[in-house]
Amino acid sequence: MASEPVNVNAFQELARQVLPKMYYDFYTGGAEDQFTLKENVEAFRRITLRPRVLVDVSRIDMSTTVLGYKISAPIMIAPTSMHQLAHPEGEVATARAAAASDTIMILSYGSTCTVEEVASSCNAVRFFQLYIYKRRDISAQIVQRAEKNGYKAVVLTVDVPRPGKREADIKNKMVSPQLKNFEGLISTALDSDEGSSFEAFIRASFDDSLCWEDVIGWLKSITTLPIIIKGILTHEDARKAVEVGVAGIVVSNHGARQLDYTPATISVLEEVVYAVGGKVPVLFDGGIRRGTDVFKALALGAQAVLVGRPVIYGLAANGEDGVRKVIKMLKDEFELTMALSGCPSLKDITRSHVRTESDRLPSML
Ligand SMILES: Cc1cc2nc3c(=O)[nH]c(=O)nc-3n(C[C@H](O)[C@H](O)[C@H](O)COP(=O)(O)O)c2cc1C
Ligand SMILES: CCCCCCC(=O)C(=O)O
Repeated sequence: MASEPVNVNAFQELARQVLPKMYYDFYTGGAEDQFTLKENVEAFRRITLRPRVLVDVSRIDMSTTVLGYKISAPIMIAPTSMHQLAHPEGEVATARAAAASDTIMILSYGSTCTVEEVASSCNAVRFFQLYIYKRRDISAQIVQRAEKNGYKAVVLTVDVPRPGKREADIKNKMVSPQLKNFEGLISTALDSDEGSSFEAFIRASFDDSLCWEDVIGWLKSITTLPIIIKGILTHEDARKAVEVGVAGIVVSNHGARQLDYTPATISVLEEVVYAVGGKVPVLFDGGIRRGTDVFKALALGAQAVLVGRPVIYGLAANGEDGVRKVIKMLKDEFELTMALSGCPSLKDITRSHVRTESDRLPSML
């Protein structure tokens, strides 16, 4: 019998053992040379910690709020598509794990369970992630279904005007299943003789003409939910996002699945935080695999982090229980990091608790 996983990376191997290669590659892969995929993880290793000692850490409080919703730790579930390809219970199992872990789940626009099924499965606080089809009426309809079913925010992902070139999916001829949310509205199960039919579907259906002037205004005209924008990597775009009135920003390169050779997200977090200047919360994702990674992201200004692939690996390995374990491991490691760094609460985690590459540069000159 395989030994019990002792860290979240171990779940990746468990997922590899149970998943068909096409699906495992889909979940794991990044775009093109996968430079950014490696960097998202590696860049965390180049940041070191500056702990303080002789601080009372007998009680650690990891709790925080996101848009006013209290969560037990600053670790949320990122939107990732098609959970039923990993486990038959799909997003329902993930949502139940989020509820049990007292955290927020962001349901993907590309979910395999419907908005309603997930909403009625448990009492997790849920946000709804949105892409916008050329057929805007379909996207508007699903936002309204999410609002009606108690989702608390819309997370608009802005880094997919076109699908990135994911070479494993092309080789495997990744299939695009019919998504139940869109049954009778749009066929998501495109037949493509060549390459990834999933990529072909996105290319055919997503609106690649969206722009700042148009999209947020349109979204505000169809929903009263707060809007979080996901996929910001520069201070220029962070300022624009604040100007157009978003309620939050997610620093993200889409788990390195879109534009290869973008920097690791952790290396641009501070730039965005500085530009936003505290006007709205900044969330972060990309490469979170350890509690120390969560700590580093918070020290560099994130309000909370989102976790993508490790949640899918936990789901594939053991359904709801696997996802619970992944979140618990990250929480336990984060709690330990806070204790060993002399930070009993999140407000005690400061910029001076980490040393980045750019901090080291001046001393090298
Ligand atoms: C298999 C997979 C599917 C994804 N699907 C979506 C999606 O539907 N919508 C979205 O905004 N981001 C999606 N993402 C990106 C994640 O929300 C997140 O940005 C990324 O996974 C974070 O990096 P990590 O996997 O290293 O934690 C997906 C990522 C993966 C790996
Ligand atoms: C309507 C299907 C969209 C799924 C998009 C999935 C995604 O973002 C990914 O990175 O894969």
